[in-house]
Amino acid sequence: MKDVLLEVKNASFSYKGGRIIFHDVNLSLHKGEIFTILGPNGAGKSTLLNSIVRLLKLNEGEILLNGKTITSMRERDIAKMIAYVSQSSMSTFDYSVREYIVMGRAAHIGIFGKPGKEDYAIADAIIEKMNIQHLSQKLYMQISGGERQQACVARALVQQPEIIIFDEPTSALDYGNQLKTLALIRELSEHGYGVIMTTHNPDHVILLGGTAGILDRGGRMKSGPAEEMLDETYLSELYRANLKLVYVDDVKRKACLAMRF
Ligand SMILES: Nc1ncnc2c1ncn2[C@@H]1O[C@H](COP(=O)(O)OP(=O)(O)OP(=O)(O)O)[C@@H](O)[C@H]1O
Repeated sequence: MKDVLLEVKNASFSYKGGRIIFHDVNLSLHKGEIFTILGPNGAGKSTLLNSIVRLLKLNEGEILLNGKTITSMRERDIAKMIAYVSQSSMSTFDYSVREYIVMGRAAHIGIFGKPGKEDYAIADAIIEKMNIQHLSQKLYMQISGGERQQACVARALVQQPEIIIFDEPTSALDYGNQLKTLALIRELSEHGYGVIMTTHNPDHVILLGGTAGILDRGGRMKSGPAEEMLDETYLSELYRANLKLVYVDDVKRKACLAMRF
């Protein structure tokens, strides 16, 4: 088995005075692995991701990064290891998209430092790779939600972490850009990054393969190889919908389809 980058052990969490959002969650993420989390609205997926990056404190359990407990690590060292593309991307930022993206270098530059030539070169290379040169000089506040999502992904890559955590990275993207982002995520894993992402689309799990974790309404998470986790009956129950998993010969894969209303 490849190196373990991240482990979540027996994690439980509740917001102050509230119900238990998730409990006894275990997961491990290896180098080059994609771990996709599915679950209905409000199940606790974002809460789990926020706990993994220490934005929230677990009630029970622990998170290990390269074998070290995250509670003992400096924020900057966590930022060097993990890039987090959350759902609440920065709402006000008065500079260009390129400046926004180069800020992803912060953990490498230090609090008082400014990005140098090398940092801009890294940012420009990612901008080119993602084919978003047309956004580079635009003001961050003046681009669309989907374009902002692409800028956030670029910023995470500029951080050059070992793990990238994406909370619904495709939620605002058109179909073409959803597929491009999934292809990019697959490529990142092939380059050794460990990726955790959430999605509402079981097809994304089928397209990416890897490991799937399903967080249910009771805050329990089951995980395993994606193809084993995607079960027609289980998905139908999870989403309270009549779903079929059908092999489509033309695209050489299964697809998750809803029955006509
Ligand atoms: N800051 C907060 N304080 C109290 N409760 C919260 C807070 N943030 C989220 N919750 C609650 O925790 C539960 C899980 O929310 P969370 O955003 O983690 O779900 P999710 O699975 O990511 O949902 P979605 O798929 O809709 O994005 C919800 O019931 C939500 O109302």
